[in-house]
Amino acid sequence: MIEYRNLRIAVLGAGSVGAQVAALLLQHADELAGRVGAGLELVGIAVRDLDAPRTADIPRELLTTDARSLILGADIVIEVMGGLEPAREYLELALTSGADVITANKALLATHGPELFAIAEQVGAQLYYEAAVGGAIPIIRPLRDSLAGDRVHRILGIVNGTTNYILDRMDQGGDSLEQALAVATELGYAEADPTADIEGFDAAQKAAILASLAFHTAVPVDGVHREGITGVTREQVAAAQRSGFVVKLLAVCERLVDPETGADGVSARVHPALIPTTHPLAAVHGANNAVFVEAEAAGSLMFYGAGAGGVQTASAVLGDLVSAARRHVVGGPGVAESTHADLPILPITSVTTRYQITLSVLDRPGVLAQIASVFSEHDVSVEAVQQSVVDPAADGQDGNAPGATLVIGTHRATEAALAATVAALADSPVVARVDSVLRVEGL
Ligand SMILES: NC(=O)C1=CN([C@@H]2O[C@H](COP(=O)(O)OP(=O)(O)OC[C@H]3O[C@@H](n4cnc5c(N)ncnc54)[C@H](O)[C@@H]3O)[C@@H](O)[C@H]2O)C=CC1
Ligand SMILES: N[C@@H](CC=O)C(=O)O
Ligand code: NA
Repeated sequence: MIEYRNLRIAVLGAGSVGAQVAALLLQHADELAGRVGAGLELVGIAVRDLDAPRTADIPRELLTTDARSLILGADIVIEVMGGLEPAREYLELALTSGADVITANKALLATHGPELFAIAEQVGAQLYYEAAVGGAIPIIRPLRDSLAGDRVHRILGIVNGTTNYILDRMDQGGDSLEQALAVATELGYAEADPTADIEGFDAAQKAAILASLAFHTAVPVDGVHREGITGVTREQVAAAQRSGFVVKLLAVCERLVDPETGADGVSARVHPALIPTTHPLAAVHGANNAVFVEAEAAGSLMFYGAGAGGVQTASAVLGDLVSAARRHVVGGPGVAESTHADLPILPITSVTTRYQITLSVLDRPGVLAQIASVFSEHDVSVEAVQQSVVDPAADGQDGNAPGATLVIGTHRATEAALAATVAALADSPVVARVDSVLRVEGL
């Protein structure tokens, strides 16, 4: 039996996610009230334009352009408008006026998270953000709660639906990057500015959030090494396929030993990477996301599902709403963020991984030996070499024309050693071109 008063819920933003949150909240109000032990009353939805088209049916009388008044009258504020300002200001206003806050805004958390968490802790409020990473996939709560008794060593994540959709289309020999991006935008996966997706900013924000939770350390977004997918070519994707790999935009968060000090540190990076087709992450298609977690006691875990999309993301927002509302009913302060470990954030040069390097070389005797010596001079150990003659007509006729392609796989090496090797290869008289350098993960 419900005895607690109705809780007043305000939604900020009625775009892809917000319109679905409002519609589901209205549609399932009774069921959600049963789970919470109190009614959840949607008191208003802040929008910029009262007449803009919506992706779901929401009563016009709930729309308002006065976000501040709406916030001041709410018990729980759901922010799904995106951007840094006024989202930050609104959430600060909500927290300081005694409301709990739910947000899907990873850009905001990765930039202003520490100050917002500090305010939440000070006032005893909750700040929930399950939708901010992996959309519908439960990953924030598993890292924060379920794995809080374990020691996470590494996270490999496909955390951006738009780029996974694009790379998947390229892998299947389909659309160009531009065509696939247009479809991802139409389907509501892409950010308002899709540069955030294709240049890896969105994935870097999510990597910062995941690394902070996994390693109990505040990892700022500018501590995340970032490379997007605009340099990935159809040729690279096709070549990866031929050698048993797929290209994915990966977020890699690791606990490492600092080579300088020997002390523990953490690293977070986002870049295109080769993954063997046998790895579970290789089977993540379309706009789906997956987060592969390696923990000391639990071993390997994979969290998989819809990483983007309005209605799917609304599921995570409503899950947070039920949790926040339950605490209102039972009372007590919110759970604070744990950053007690405070590990140093290591630069990309401290990372070790494997690489696949593709070179166009002269096809004449002694070339392979010269290239091998460049690797050994820089302490990078070669694991495998594949050679193909690209222009048999050039063979033996013009010793200076690029006549062969070499695909070289390395054992683990540091980024610093790899960068020096690639620079030396580019300068070598027997190398016509460095065609591609990709990191290999998941082996
Ligand atoms: N679309 C998706 O698949 C996912 C989105 N997110 C995050 O959810 C948030 C919302 O994303 P979408 O719904 O896709 O964006 P959207 O661009 O479709 O919707 C945002 C809405 O908020 C409104 N808005 C912006 N500033 C406002 C203001 N000052 N006052 C009132 N309304 C304002 C906009 O007019 C727009 O209608 C973003 O932070 C995004 O990163 C998170 C996971 C998945
Ligand atoms: N633009 C994002 C939306 C979800 O966070 C993506 O494509 O993953
Ligand atoms: Na999630």
